[in-house]
Amino acid sequence: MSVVEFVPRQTVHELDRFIIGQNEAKRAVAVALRNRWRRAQLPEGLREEVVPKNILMIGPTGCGKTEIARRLARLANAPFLKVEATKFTEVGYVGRDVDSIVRDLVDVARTMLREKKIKDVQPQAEKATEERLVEALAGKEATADVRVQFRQMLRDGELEEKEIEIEVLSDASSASSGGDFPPMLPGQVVNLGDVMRGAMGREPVEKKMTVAEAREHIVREEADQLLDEEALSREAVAHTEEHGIVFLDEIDKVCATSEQGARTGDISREGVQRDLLPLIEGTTVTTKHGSLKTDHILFIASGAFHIAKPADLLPELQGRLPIRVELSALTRDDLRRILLEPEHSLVKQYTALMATEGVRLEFDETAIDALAELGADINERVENIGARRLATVLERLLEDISFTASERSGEVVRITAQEVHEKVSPLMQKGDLSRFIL
Ligand SMILES: Nc1ncnc2c1ncn2[C@@H]1O[C@H](COP(=O)(O)OP(=O)(O)OP(=O)(O)O)[C@@H](O)[C@H]1O
Repeated sequence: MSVVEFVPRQTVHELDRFIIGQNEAKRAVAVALRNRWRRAQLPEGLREEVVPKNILMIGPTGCGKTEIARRLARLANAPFLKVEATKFTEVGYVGRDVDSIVRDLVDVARTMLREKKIKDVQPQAEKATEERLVEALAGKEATADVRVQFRQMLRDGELEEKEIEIEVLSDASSASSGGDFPPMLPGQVVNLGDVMRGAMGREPVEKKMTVAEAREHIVREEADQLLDEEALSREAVAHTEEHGIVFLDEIDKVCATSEQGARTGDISREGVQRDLLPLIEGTTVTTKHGSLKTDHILFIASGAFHIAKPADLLPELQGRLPIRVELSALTRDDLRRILLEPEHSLVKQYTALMATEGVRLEFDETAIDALAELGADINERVENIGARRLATVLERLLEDISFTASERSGEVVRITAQEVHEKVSPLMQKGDLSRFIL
């Protein structure tokens, strides 16, 4: 899969389209991305020696940590996975479960590659589909003339509702997701040939359906047949090894601070760090698509570090997360900009949604100011959940309009500061209740 090769300044510029502020973090991920390209330019021996400079993002919840990592991955066409480190402290957890991170990541890569390949073979699949539809409509014995006529009618969309009997493979949809396979046991070896036969060994069945439905089925089937599943698996592994990005959230929650450790004797959290370590240091994990080396996967760990400090992480883990960036809590002005500036900001999303109903939603500048002010205020008084607060506040504000928009086509609805105060402020006065509704 082609990978976009941005220089750091371009990466930051692209991230600026979606994320307000947090410059230091943007610069760090931009450099990490460029380092991958730099490494690829090196002679082979040296290339293997260069390990990724993994990043530790420190900042309160909802301030853009995940968003930066996710956008970076999307920008770079890199397979991306977000995992909460605390997931591995749950009851029933066994050490090797952390390998599932890599298995899930390679699944993401395979799905990405598959979608891309499906698009590539689409024209070929559509052509073959047309032939099969013509045959189903005209019959096997039809003359060339008759076939031409049917083909024309098909292309003109005149036969979409016509029912035909057609042979399709049973349950084509499960094959496109690669099928469902039980989780692997450590050390288990999977024969790829068996896997593919399992996915492909579907029975042909005669089914009656409209031309439109049949087309959907057949295109998928034809596209499936044009894909080389084994090559796809190999490519997914290679793509993950070179370009995978794992976002490890809540890493601070698997630190036992020295006080806590002494008090609770909590070794399970430290155990999670020990289990994660080989993945970050570089190990080989068996996946259903083949063995995968984790040495060059980029890990971005993140946490608020309110109680535990980065120095409470295992020293080996600290060493593997050499780049530290702090993200700042969002101010009132940040919230205002977040409402307005990002390419798909919440205000733009709501406006577009209402436009589908023919309602024109307009926000006064003072309304935006009031929303940001309220958001910052509630964050301070109730709990700081960062930009996520804007979603709850806006939802409250626009609840009525959302409900009635379908009956108000043609109207222009103007949102003013006064309305913001009327609809949202009273909820703030409700003491503890505001925790549940805002
Ligand atoms: N600086 C920002 N600019 C634009 N949008 C932001 C910013 N910070 C947060 N958001 C928005 O707020 C939501 C939550 O942000 P995000 O998922 O990045 O939080 P986080 O910092 O990773 O927190 P957590 O550690 O709790 O996951 C996202 O929808 C994101 O788009």
